[in-house]
This record gives sequence, structure tokens and C-alpha cells, in this order.
Amino acid sequence: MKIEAAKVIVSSPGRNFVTLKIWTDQGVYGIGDGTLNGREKAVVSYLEDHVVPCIVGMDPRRIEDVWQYLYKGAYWRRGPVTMRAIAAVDMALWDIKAKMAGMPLYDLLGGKSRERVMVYGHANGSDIDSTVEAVGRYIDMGYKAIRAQTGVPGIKDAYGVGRGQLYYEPADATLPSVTGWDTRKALNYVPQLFEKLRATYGFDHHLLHDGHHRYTPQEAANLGKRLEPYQLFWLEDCTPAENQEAFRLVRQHTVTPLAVGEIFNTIWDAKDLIENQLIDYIRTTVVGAGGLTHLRRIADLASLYQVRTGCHGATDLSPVTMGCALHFDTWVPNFGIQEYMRHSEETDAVFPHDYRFEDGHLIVGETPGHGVDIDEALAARYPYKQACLPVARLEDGTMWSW
Ligand SMILES: O=C(O)[C@@H](O)[C@@H](O)[C@H](O)[C@H](O)CO
Ligand SMILES: [Mg+2]
Repeated sequence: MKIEAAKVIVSSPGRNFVTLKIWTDQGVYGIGDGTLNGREKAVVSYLEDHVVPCIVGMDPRRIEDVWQYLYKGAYWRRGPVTMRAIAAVDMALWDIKAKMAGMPLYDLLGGKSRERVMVYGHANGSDIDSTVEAVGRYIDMGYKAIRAQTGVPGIKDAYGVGRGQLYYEPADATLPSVTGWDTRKALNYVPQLFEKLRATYGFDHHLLHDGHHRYTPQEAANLGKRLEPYQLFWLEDCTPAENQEAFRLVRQHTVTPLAVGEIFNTIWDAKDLIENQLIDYIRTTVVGAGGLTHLRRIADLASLYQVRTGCHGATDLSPVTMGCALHFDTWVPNFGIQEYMRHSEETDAVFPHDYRFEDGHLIVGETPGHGVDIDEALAARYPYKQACLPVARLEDGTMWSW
């Protein structure tokens, strides 16, 4: 059996997606996602110029060998562009294998560990009162877990506060928009949001919060400690994780559960955090970390240390990644939660998929493969539109982590 052809499809139904379609000589095809928000074309070139010419003619059944070929064969290892390109191939090959086996992907991975996957949605508002209302709307929609982000008085366009209610997309301009940040103001304000949320809705729902890499380890420890009374499901990216040791300081001071990893690409980025039990949830997802082949390895390492999964699921990960992640979540023994930011109706139409939301959970169907396709004719109606993620600066102009 051979890979006969592979094509990269760039489409922007509301936002940009990079999709890889691989055809085999047996008439079966597979679909993979390689989207890298704000840097999409780098992956397009990596795939078209450097990956597709190598994989045509290879045996699509040899998923592990193709993965090792692309990883070791580049010589230049890791990084978001390389690992997304590998992920796109890997997802398409798993899709092909599962279709050939006539099985939904979760069956091929080892079978169902659960019937449905708990997801969390994004509630956000410009201030505490509007965020409390937004959380109420998610509760009314049936969500069991909700991430809450509030604007902070005196901070311009704080992270996570979108314009719409369901479809927040931060990559909003051809050149990066400039937003603001002030740790002191946020540290005083954010705990008040969670105090009000618990006072209003009680403790039945899981609440989550994203620090988006903005606090120093000491400040993150302070925030984690002050959030303890509100029993968060997790505090995400409380401090940058390039230095994995930084989490030790946070951990020593708070029992608020910690999640990290949406910007990690490999097991090496997470290894020290997992082995030293410095985190509770690992956020790497299929497109971010080299596909299912590598994500499985991360999850297996994590399971040894009782670290659970919490796959990244923002709108910049296409329905193809969401489909693969849901099959992974349905199988993985150490599942924690799945992020679910809804895609727009245009996006959902371009990517017909076999998963559905019900009672705060996502449920995958039994279509062989990962159950997500691309409508190429419709995709062609949405050409690429340059879009960048914002940057953040402190009041005095200093660049900060967005
Ligand atoms: O937790 C999250 O979902 C965020 O941190 C993301 O929305 C992130 O900002 C985007 O994926 C960036 O493209
Ligand atoms: Mg995040």
C-alpha cells in the first residue's frame, strides 16, 4: 500500500485553517490538521516544500515509522512548525488506518474508557458582573465546567475578553493589535470574580482560569493561594513554562491545581513538570504535539504520575483536531477534561464532523476514522486572510507575554 498524493488545503471560514489530505492507492484518504494560529503559512511551506515530496510513495500503514522519519529525518527537532506538520501527517494516517479497519479511531487506540467527554466552555465579560452573567449562560446551556476570564479596570483589552459570546477569536488583525497588562490590578481583581461566582452559583460547577503566561512564579503562587477558597478545577499557564523548575515555587505555595502545555510541542517540554509532579493537568493536544502518536506518549508518561489530560481546544484548532482529540479523550485512561470553544457555523460547514454536544459533554460517533472531513468546494470559497495574535505591553511600554 502506498501514499499516492497529498495536498495542503488552506481555508478561512472566519479564521485560517491548514488541512492536509492524504490519498492512498487503495482509494482511502485521510485528513489532518496543521494549523498554527498567526503563523499558518510557515506550516503550509513546511508541508508542501519539505514533507509531501518525502511521504508520497511511503506505506501509510507504517504510522510509527513515518513519524520517526519526519522527526529524526529533519535533523532539526521540535518546535511548533515542525511538530504541527508532523501532526497533520500523523492524524491523516490514523484516519486512514481506522477507516481501513472499519473502526472509529477510539477503537483502534484501545477502545472506549468512557461514554462521553466532559468539556469546558469560555465565559468572559468586560468586568466582574458581566462575567458572572456569562457564566450563568454557560450553566443554562448545560456546561459542567466553565473557564471564566474578566476584563480588569484600567487594563486595555485584557486577555480572553472577546467581542462575541460564543465565538472568541484573538487573531483579529493583519498586524498584531497592542493590548495592555498590569499584574497588580489583575491580582486584586481576579479573586473577586471567583468569590462572586461561588457566592452566586455555589460549588456544583467546575470553574477554571487562564493566567496566559503573565505572572512571575511568585505572583502565580500568590494568585493560586488567593483562589484556594473557590476550589478551581485548574489555574492554567500561571507562569511561563520554558523554565519548568519555575513551577516548583508555585507548587510549594498553593494547592490550586495547575495546568500547562498548550504551547508545548513534545514530551521533552513536559517531562520535568510531569516527573516532579509540578502540574496536575497536561494541556498538549493532537495538532500541537506531533499528532496522536506522540500525544499518546505524553499521556502515558503523565499517567505514571497521576497527571491527567486537558487538551487545548481553542477555535484555532480545527474540527479535525477536535475530532482526533475527542477520540483520544474517549480512549485515554487518565482523562481530565477537554476544552471546547465552539467553531462558527461557517467552519462547521467546511468540516463536516461526527461529534455532538450534549449535557456539558462531547460525544463522538461511530464513523470509521476520526469522523471529520473537509468539503473542498466550500473550503475554496474562503481564501487565506492574514491574521495575527495580539501583543501585550505594560503601561510604560515594556513588552510582556500576551
Ligand atoms: O486556553 C486557551 O484556549 C487559550 O490560551 C487559547 O485561546 C490561546 O490564546 C489561543 O489558542 C492562541 O491561538
Ligand atoms: Mg490557555
